[in-house]
Amino acid sequence: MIELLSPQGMGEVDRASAAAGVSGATLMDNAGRAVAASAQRRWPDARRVLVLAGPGNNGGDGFVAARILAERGIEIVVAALGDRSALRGDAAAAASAWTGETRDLAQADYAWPDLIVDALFGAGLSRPLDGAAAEAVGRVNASGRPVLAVDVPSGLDGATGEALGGLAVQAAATATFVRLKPGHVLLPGRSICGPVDLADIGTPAAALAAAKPAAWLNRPELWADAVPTPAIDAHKYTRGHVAVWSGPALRTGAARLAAVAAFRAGAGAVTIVGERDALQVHAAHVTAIMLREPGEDGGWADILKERRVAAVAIGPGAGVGDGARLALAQARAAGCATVIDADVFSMFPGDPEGLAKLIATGQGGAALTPHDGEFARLFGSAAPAGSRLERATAAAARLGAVIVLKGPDTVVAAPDGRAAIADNAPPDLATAGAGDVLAGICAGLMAQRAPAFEAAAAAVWLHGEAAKVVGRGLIADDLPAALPAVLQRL
Ligand SMILES: NC(=O)C1=CN([C@@H]2O[C@H](COP(=O)(O)OP(=O)(O)OC[C@H]3O[C@@H](n4cnc5c(N)ncnc54)[C@H](OP(=O)(O)O)[C@@H]3O)[C@@H](O)[C@H]2O)[C@@H](O)CC1
Ligand SMILES: [K+]
Repeated sequence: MIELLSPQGMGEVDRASAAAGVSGATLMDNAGRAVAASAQRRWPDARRVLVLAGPGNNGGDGFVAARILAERGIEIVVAALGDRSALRGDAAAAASAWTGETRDLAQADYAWPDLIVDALFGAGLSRPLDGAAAEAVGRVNASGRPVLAVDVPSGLDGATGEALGGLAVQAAATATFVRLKPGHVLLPGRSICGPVDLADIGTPAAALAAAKPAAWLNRPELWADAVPTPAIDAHKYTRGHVAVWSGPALRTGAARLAAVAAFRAGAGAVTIVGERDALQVHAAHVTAIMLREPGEDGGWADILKERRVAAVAIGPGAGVGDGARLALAQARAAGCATVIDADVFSMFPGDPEGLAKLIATGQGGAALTPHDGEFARLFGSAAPAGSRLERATAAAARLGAVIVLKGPDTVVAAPDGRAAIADNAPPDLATAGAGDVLAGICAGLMAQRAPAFEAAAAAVWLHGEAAKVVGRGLIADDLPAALPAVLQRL
């Protein structure tokens, strides 16, 4: 499992490393060597390297890398921010071990190098860049030279993936140590970093064990054990029955996309429930999917009970009328696992507590799949602040349900604080109906008894991989049919 550590968590690991007998100087030496190795692997022809060194340990890593690269015959100039005598501790020692050319940052010649190593600021960046640092970053970005960032590109907040004050070095690649940070994966951080090289720098296992991950990268290792493969003696209802609530006749597409996706994700049976005129439209398109009209009360309680429905999807094309609200209440009362999407968020504008109360009436797992706009609509003026990771985590705790905050870096967060960030979604997924498919996959997995967090994380990953299978020209209708190829690879 690929853990992500916050910059703060990383600081705790550093302190624990010292306590476990591995000094900061050793870690810095290994970090600088890892930077030099990345530089030479990625830019084997670079003969002239400009190293920008900042006032903290990030700069210290830069001085070590400068020394190692110079020993290997590469021409190096270090351009340092601030007075060398102001350096402290390991960084001061690394700087005094560097005997080559050093200039003031303001004197750096950005036309000279084949490669720039950015060791200005890493995890210790505490405020937006200004003054000489900001000017240097502007000149680096205008230089057209490739940049290898040390730990994180200077200006990027490793916790959030945001450029503090909107200014950060644009790296061609980033060399980081020990663990990825959320900012390497969340956008725009992922784009600002470029590909990331992750190096082991000799951190003792005991020091790592003490640090709580901020999140995980969304990969099959995270959820594969919880997502079932059908048993040899399975029949359609033991595999899990999904029901999807359909909106009116002229808005049936979204529910159908969700239903087909749930089926492809492995549900044994899928039923679409909707008004007769809507079902007539569905009937023209589906074959194995069953169609049922609501009961006399306008809901689906009898169907959920008699047909042993394990999971429902409500929201895609559902409309905001009383029917969808009743369907949600009845699904919770029936103990169904529940995927909540799209129109349901418009039924509780600025009232997440209202939705949380309704969710809490049932025992089944619940996953909500809002994009940023729906998230804002649901939470209104009391929306949680911070990065996408922080907002999703806070929302999950408030709602007592899994939150899937959709985007190119979809975050899945559980009420217990676990979170996964996806980095596999191609841009082709930004297309109408893709969210309905995601809700359906999630319901399909929850119907097979996958817990909500694992089901949602798996759904997000599968959705991204299915989109990659289709590639350019993708429309949402293509996604369910691409799922078998991805599932077979698991
Ligand atoms: N286990 C690991 O991963 C290891 C990590 N290592 C490395 O250590 C790095 C973290 O080092 P770090 O804590 O010294 O912080 P760093 O980023 O160098 O900056 C701190 C300095 O910058 C200053 N400063 C801050 N913001 C500023 C601004 N906007 N404008 C101007 N100044 C600003 C700040 O001043 P202050 O805020 O205190 O006034 C302070 O002087 C990490 O990224 C990695 O490269 C390895 O060496 C070993 C193992
Ligand atoms: K840096």
